[in-house]
Amino acid sequence: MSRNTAEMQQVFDEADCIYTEGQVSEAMDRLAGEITATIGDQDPLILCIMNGGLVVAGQLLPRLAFPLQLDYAQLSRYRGNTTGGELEWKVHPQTRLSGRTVLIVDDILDEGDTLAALTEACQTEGAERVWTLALVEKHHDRKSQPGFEADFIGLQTPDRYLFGYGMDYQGYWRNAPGIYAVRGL
Ligand SMILES: O=P(O)(O)OC[C@H]1O[C@H](OP(=O)(O)OP(=O)(O)O)[C@H](O)[C@@H]1O
Ligand SMILES: Nc1nc2[nH]cnc2c(=O)[nH]1
Repeated sequence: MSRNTAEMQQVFDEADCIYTEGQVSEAMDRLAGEITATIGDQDPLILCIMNGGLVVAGQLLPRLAFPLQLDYAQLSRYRGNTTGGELEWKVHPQTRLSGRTVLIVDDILDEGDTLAALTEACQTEGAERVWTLALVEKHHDRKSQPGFEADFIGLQTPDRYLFGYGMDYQGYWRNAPGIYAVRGL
């Protein structure tokens, strides 16, 4: 067993489970219903934010039984650290956004910089309406734009460093089948 494997297994074993797979699945079902009712007839473009939004988008899309298109953007602020820094654009969406209803899908709304920046970027590109979804919202008073909220939120979490369902700890455990908080963080 490599050193990383052993260390990361220990991180998982010692973590606190905040939401189980079943609880996340219920939240996904609820989100899918809300999205369908809100934009199901609007030919939306789903914009998955890589890397964190991958698992959420992957589990959400099969729950949406209406015509939609998918694209992705990649931007990163944490780069494997547990505190955010400068927002770095890595990949811009390739689809023309002009006149589109866009739904941005991400794993977490923490301080809110990432979703807010992407919303603004989509508006600048001419999107008619930009909706935002985060599987989890972290509860604290450090929001970068206090008025900014996601339109669709799956679950609220305490102010801990989280992994699972797309969220990583040092690049690992995006695959964890639940939402976990790292011990001591
Ligand atoms: O609300 P904020 O404080 O801006 O943080 C939320 C963002 O942080 C994570 O991305 P990260 O920069 O870690 O990149 P990743 O998606 O590749 O993990 C997460 O996927 C969100 O996009
Ligand atoms: N993995 C992970 N990414 C984040 N980005 C912002 N907050 C978090 C968090 O708690 N966990």
